[in-house]
Amino acid sequence: MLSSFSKRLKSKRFSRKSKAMIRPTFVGAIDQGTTSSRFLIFNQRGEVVATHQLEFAQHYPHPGWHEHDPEELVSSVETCVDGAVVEFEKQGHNREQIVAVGITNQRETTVVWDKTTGKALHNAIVWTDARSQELVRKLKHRIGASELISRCGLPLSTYPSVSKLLWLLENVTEVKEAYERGTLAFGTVDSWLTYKLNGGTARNIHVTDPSNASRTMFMNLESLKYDADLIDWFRLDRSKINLPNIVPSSDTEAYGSLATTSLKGTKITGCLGDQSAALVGQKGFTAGLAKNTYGTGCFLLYNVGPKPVISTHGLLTTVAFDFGEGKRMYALEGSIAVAGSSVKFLVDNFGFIESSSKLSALAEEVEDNGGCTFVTAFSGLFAPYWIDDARGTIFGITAYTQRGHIARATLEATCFQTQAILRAMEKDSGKPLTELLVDGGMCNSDLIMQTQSDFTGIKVNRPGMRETTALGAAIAAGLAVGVWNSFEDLENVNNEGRTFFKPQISEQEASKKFARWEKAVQMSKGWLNDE
Ligand SMILES: Nc1ncnc2c1ncn2[C@@H]1O[C@H](COP(=O)(O)OP(=O)(O)O)[C@@H](O)[C@H]1O
Ligand SMILES: O=P(O)(O)OC[C@H](O)CO
Repeated sequence: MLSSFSKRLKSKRFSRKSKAMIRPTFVGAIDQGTTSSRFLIFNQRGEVVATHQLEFAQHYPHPGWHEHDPEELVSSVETCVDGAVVEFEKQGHNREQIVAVGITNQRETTVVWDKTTGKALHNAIVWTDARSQELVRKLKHRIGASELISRCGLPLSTYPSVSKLLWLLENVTEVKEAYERGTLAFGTVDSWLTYKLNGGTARNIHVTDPSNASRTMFMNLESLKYDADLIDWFRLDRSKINLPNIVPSSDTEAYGSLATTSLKGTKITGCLGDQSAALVGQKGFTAGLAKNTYGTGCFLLYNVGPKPVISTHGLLTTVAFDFGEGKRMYALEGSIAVAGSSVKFLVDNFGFIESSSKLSALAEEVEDNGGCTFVTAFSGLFAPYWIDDARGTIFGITAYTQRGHIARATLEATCFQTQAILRAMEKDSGKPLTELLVDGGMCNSDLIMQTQSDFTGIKVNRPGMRETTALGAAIAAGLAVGVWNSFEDLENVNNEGRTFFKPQISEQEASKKFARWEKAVQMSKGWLNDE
């Protein structure tokens, strides 16, 4: 089957000549993240012309649990679309100039609904949620557990969607009943949003793209189709569960169109998990390029080319993007569960600072971490360690410790874990990385980016326009409808205002610091062993 991108390349309708005669076109991007939803409108140069953002409620019903209200995810997106369109039209544009919309989303977060009513059957279980720890511990003893990664790219842990779905099936009567009736629909946030924004049961559009499907443990990495052996291994009955159809990340038909917002009728033509979208937004189209996104969590994606590479050093393998024949790439991924959320924790739980943007100033009140190391394992430690039973631990506190030392230890935690991931990536790929492209909320801090460059010994490259995740979704959508015809068309997009951070400490000093971090990681293990 030809992807819509390839089909469109053959279509005269989208030729450069006809485009030159019409008004400028724009592409919208829905960015549904862990802490906020956004809608951004981009012009063909990849510049943001209008935007609207809304935070929504985080629910933590028990320690280690984390939920979102699925209806609030949808309504926050709708509000953002409407808000940005108002701003866009105030500038003299017309909403019809927005020719397509892309969706990007927090990955793994699991939504279940009844396909006959279109109603969610439980709160969304967020990717950070660790409630399935016991269930996962048992699964790890099942024969074949260690081989799953070679098929789907992910190791067993509380992180992928499957562990959340299995927990729901074991613990929530409504979910179990819908499963027995055959009406249970499962989806990651992209599927849920697409379904609802298309009007729910009215059109019943139930789809996902490979970058999102590769976070479930149900998809075969080579075929990009559901793998019957994987589904059997989890003892799920495929005839009782409605899984979203896996379609290319850029497609003119499969994702339908917006039915519930002021952009009624505008086609959804792109879909990417947020970390894949950031790689695309950074134009990481070729093997050897890597980006690190410092959002709620932090995720390093290294483009390994058109064939998946399975890690033997604690990394994940994921579909980077699937834009059709010859335009499918895979990535090695290092996932850090806690990054910006540790900064938010200092703001919300301890009142150390009034907002995240003040973290650097507090950290700069002191010269160093004063001997403190903070292992921010709020829901266990992800890559490259995968320690489910660790919890957040601060080592080295003395009567000398000030708030500034804790602030420094907090920001260093993400930089150290990134360093550990880069070491693992070097071992898996055999090639040292020479430059790291960065984005996400935490990269606004110069101190954090300098620390990152110091620890890893490589250049950190920060773009001026940092909404790269949304830009990636817009690119996926725009490629489908001819706003851009090829990757070459994107050559001049998002090049301006770059800042480079170069290492300022010696390799020896960096290694000494890293050894202390590794010691702290080992000491944080097993905290929950006796529960
Ligand atoms: N200047 C800053 N210094 C440190 N952390 C920051 C700064 N600005 C934002 N953050 C952190 O970045 C995170 C938000 O980043 P964002 O990329 O919007 O995340 P997400 O997409 O996961 O919602 C928040 O957790 C916040 O604490
Ligand atoms: O919300 P973010 O940007 O931290 O991203 C969440 C990830 O997609 C989870 O895998």
